[in-house]
Amino acid sequence: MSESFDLIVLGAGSGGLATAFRAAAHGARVALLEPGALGGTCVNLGCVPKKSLWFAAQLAQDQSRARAYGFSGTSGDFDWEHFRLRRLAYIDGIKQRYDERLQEAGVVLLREAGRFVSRDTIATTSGEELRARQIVIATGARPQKLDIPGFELGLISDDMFGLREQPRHIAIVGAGYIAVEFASVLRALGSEVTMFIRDRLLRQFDNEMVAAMCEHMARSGIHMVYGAKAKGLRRDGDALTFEDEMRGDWGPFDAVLWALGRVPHSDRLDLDAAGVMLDDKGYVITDSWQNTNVPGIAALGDVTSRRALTPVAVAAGRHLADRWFGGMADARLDYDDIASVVFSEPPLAVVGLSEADANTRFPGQVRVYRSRFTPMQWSLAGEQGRSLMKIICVGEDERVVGMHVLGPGSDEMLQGFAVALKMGMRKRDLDATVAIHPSSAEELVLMR
Ligand SMILES: Cc1cc2nc3c(=O)[nH]c(=O)nc-3n(C[C@H](O)[C@H](O)[C@H](O)COP(=O)(O)OP(=O)(O)OC[C@H]3O[C@@H](n4cnc5c(N)ncnc54)[C@H](O)[C@@H]3O)c2cc1C
Ligand SMILES: NC(=O)c1ccc[n+]([C@@H]2O[C@H](COP(=O)([O-])OP(=O)(O)OC[C@H]3O[C@@H](n4cnc5c(N)ncnc54)[C@H](O)[C@@H]3O)[C@@H](O)[C@H]2O)c1
Repeated sequence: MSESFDLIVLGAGSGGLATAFRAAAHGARVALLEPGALGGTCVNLGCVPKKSLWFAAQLAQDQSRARAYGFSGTSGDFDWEHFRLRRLAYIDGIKQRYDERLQEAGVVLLREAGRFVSRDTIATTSGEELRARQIVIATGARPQKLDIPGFELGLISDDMFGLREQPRHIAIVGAGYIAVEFASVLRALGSEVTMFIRDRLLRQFDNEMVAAMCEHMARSGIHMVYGAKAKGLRRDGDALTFEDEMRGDWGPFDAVLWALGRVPHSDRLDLDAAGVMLDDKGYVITDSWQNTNVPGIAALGDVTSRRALTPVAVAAGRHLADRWFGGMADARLDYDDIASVVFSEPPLAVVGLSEADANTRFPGQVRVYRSRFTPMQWSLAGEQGRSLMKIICVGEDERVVGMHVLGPGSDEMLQGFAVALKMGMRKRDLDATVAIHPSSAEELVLMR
């Protein structure tokens, strides 16, 4: 006999946990299946360990800035392994709290993978069967691999967090969020970094912002090779050679990171047994309410083709649980104008449209404001780098449809502006706001 629940959630990552907690708070009896670590990618192999390294990179930069300010003494070397253990202890604490909270909420946690037997029945790895009228697929994604010789000699992003030593000279293949973040952080911590970029950096981002980001990366000493096409990877002793189809061999490197995007975890779920449809890349097809084509089965987070960000998975899960179990018939996530930050050095924060996208959507109606300046804390240290801020407005009344900030503090700066943008802010609202001085953020209300 199979055990019955109101809701079965596959995956205890950002999206699955949020769905399970919210549904349980509404009184649903929930089973949550997770074969790996609680918290999924974000907590274990994504945002949290990545941001930890970014904080370390900030400290490394602050140490050299401190000398320019007049602090005496030499800065200490970075103990990579010490910090890995400290990070793990922090992450263990998060997972322990999740475990406790799930128990308190009465969610039944099964530390196993699930697969569909029919549209309302899930089988666990150990052969147990669970039934529910409603099922959520929140199984996330994994790093993309290439079928080329020697691929396995390189690392994927998951491996980066388990390294016992900091790479001395790393090649990073790819040019998305993950490639740029690791390149920046490792460079700030002292590694030599060479990036192999197929076409352009951060292709979803505003061209001008990306060009400014490239300037910072080049100035920091990151070597960028454009037009690269990976042919293979070769090991000679400790040295790795990256074989580029276009320009031959590059190296030696002591590590190579493949950062080529991610593929959805939809292939081991026996979705055919339930009739759930996938798109040609393997993402579960959903409508804007997270519904799949099968009534009672929803999907959210990285296993769908929406923005692959933790707060997106979390918000989608909460709205879905509110609708299914909280009586909120209209609850659903609005996918427009979602802010995000590339945790590079300096960070790049974005909400809304790029200039190019705005021109496509609103031809002839776009007005762009921009500000380029050297932030005070850099200037004081004699550094030349400049921040770039852009505000994209449309129409006679200059509705703000995009805000872009590259510079120190941008990671914390844009959240509040994202609220205002979503509320329909006009440029005149920024003009009517008195600046906080002296700050970098004040530029956003002072642009003419
Ligand atoms: C290096 C890196 C850095 C990132 N940094 C950021 C950042 O700074 N900010 C941000 O917003 N986003 C960031 N992301 C993206 C973010 O981590 C993801 O968008 C988010 O984790 C997606 O959540 P999810 O619940 O969809 O999937 P996941 O968190 O991946 O969780 C899916 C879970 O499902 C489990 N699972 C798989 N198959 C089954 C099965 N058959 N049965 C049961 N369970 C199963 C998996 O073990 C996993 O735990 C980063 C990602 C990476 C890789
Ligand atoms: N700070 C954040 O919020 C953050 C950080 C990391 C990841 N993420 C999320 O995770 C997602 C995945 O990140 P990602 O960096 O893996 O993917 P991505 O889609 O951002 O970038 C993938 C990169 O790989 C390149 N690429 C793909 N195939 C290639 C090939 N054969 N040869 C050379 N280059 C190739 C692409 O050109 C692109 O530059 C992101 O889209 C983002 O949503 C967010």
